[in-house]
Amino acid sequence: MKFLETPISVHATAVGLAVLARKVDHPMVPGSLGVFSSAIMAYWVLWMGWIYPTYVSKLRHIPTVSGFPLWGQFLPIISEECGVPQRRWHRKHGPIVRYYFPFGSDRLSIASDAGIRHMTVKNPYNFPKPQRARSWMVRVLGMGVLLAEGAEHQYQRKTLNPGFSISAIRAFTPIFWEKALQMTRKQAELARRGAHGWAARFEILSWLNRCTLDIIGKAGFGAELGALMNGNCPLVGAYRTMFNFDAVSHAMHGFQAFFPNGKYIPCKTNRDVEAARKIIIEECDRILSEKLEAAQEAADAKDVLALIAQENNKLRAKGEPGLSRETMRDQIMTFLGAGHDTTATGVAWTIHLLATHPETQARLRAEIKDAMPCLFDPHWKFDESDAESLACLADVERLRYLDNVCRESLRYIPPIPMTVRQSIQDDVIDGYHVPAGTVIYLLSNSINRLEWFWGEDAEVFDPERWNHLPPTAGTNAFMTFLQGPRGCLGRKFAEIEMKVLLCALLSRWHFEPDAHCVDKYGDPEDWKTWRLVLRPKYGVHLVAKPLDPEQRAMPEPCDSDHVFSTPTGPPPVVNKASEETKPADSSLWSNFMTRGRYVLRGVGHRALSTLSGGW
Ligand code: HEM
Repeated sequence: MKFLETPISVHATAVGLAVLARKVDHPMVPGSLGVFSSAIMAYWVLWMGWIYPTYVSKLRHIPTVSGFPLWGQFLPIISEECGVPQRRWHRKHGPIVRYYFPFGSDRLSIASDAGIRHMTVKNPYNFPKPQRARSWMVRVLGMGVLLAEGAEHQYQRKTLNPGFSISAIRAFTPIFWEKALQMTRKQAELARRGAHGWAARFEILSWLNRCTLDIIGKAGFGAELGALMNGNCPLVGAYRTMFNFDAVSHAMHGFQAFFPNGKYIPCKTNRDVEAARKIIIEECDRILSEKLEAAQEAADAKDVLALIAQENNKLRAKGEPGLSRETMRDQIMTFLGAGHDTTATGVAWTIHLLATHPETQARLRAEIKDAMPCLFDPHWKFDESDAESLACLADVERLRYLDNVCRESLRYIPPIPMTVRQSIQDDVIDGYHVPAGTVIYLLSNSINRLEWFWGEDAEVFDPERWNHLPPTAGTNAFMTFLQGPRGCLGRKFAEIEMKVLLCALLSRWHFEPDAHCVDKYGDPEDWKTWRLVLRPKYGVHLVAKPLDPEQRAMPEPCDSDHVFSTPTGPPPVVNKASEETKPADSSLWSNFMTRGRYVLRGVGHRALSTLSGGW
């Protein structure tokens, strides 16, 4: 594409060079075809690697990361965690940075208060998602509000807004509790059935994925998805396939990001993705068939499906054809996809941080116990229709320390580490002219840890900071949910859901990192893998110790030997809701790989995951 932007004079020079080369008659000079192609190649390298980025690009006045533009900063981008290289470049070059993708293509990263506000609040519709990003996302998320643009987006957002008001979300809170407590009960049940009554080993992310899927199913569409109760739930498997981390899938998705028709290549990955997509679509269709009629009649209901149904009714009353079945189904797909994995990942990272900061965990548990003692009573049972139950659990939003912990965890490891945009008209950001077509990143995983917003300790996990924020830590310093009309519609929903899940988990278990898994895989924080969501590649493996009444009366069990019997071998894995507790395989613990091999695997893996992100 850049070739076409090249001034005619430069093309003329190249052709002239090539023609001249053909005229040279010397034994040292190879055949004319070779000379011709070498000249074109030399010209191309010169143009892409030097002339265009240095003298022609309209972005050349923006502080630029040094490097050879032909391959640009591709290596750090593909080999490091998403957002980390840009964080480093911002520290060196300031809040607006230009860097190169391969073949001299410019990219911008914005991390200034004014620049972020301009892109997210003042002129958001000039910065839609690029087509390349959309074409991958649409397969998982459907063409719903997340991918709509311009007037269509404004319309959809207006229709859906009532479902995410504070009052609507409060009405969903009993569903959050019901599912969260169902999860902890099921975990405890499986742990009890294991040989080691004292503790269980959890991979917590897979539990949370099931639980949040059930929550969005019931709160969003009044549908029981059964993900917690059925470990072989096809929907869970379908999302797992969609976000598959294996190397072949990543390579394939990476290829398709550049060549969308690659999805038609008849190979296993494509067949698996298509099968998974079919399952997701069928589930959304099932929800529509079973629930739409009831939703159309429930005039006061505020769940997503009811709002879509009401809009449909309104359009029909005006004599218009109404929303197509496909439009409604895609909206369900959007909320199922956007509304479960993000929160599950956020809670999994929080639990990981609490496990590695035991004093924070103890303090948080004490606060929860103080406000909701019922949760710690083994005889207490949650009953959604019982006012006493609800009163006991009414305090989740008033817990200050819980609020601090959630915010800090979401700042420190944002589940969605970045968003990408492409300008459709010329614009000015931070005083720099930005031409139409410029690809711009807003990287929450950079912005959330920059010193000019958060102070010198920006890289430290510290829930206390939320009690004395510097004045610079304003709205645009926290990009986890983005901002403005394209900011997360489900933010309040996610925040309350996250708090409820943490209360339920912390009132049942004391969490510690699973040392055996840390030996095998390393620290989950070293294995953040990005594919829409920034996940721990191997999950978050924990040793979970139950808080029974006697033990609860004692000081927090920071040192396991004080309170629980010392393990003699690896405790059982309680991984899937459907699985019986399995004794752990001791060979699992053999540390058969050297650290060096992990690192190499990490570089290769991140390279593929960056490509497959779609932009
Ligand atoms: C911790 C959990 C969550 C995080 C970190 C998060 C983050 C985000 C971010 C960064 C965006 C903007 C994406 C972009 O434009 O590139 C977004 C959009 C969105 N989110 Fe969330 N989200 C979370 C939970 C949820 C939940 C639970 C729901 C639904 C119940 C939801 C629904 C949506 C929707 C519908 C959009 C599209 C908004 C629009 O474009 O107008 N999110 N979210």
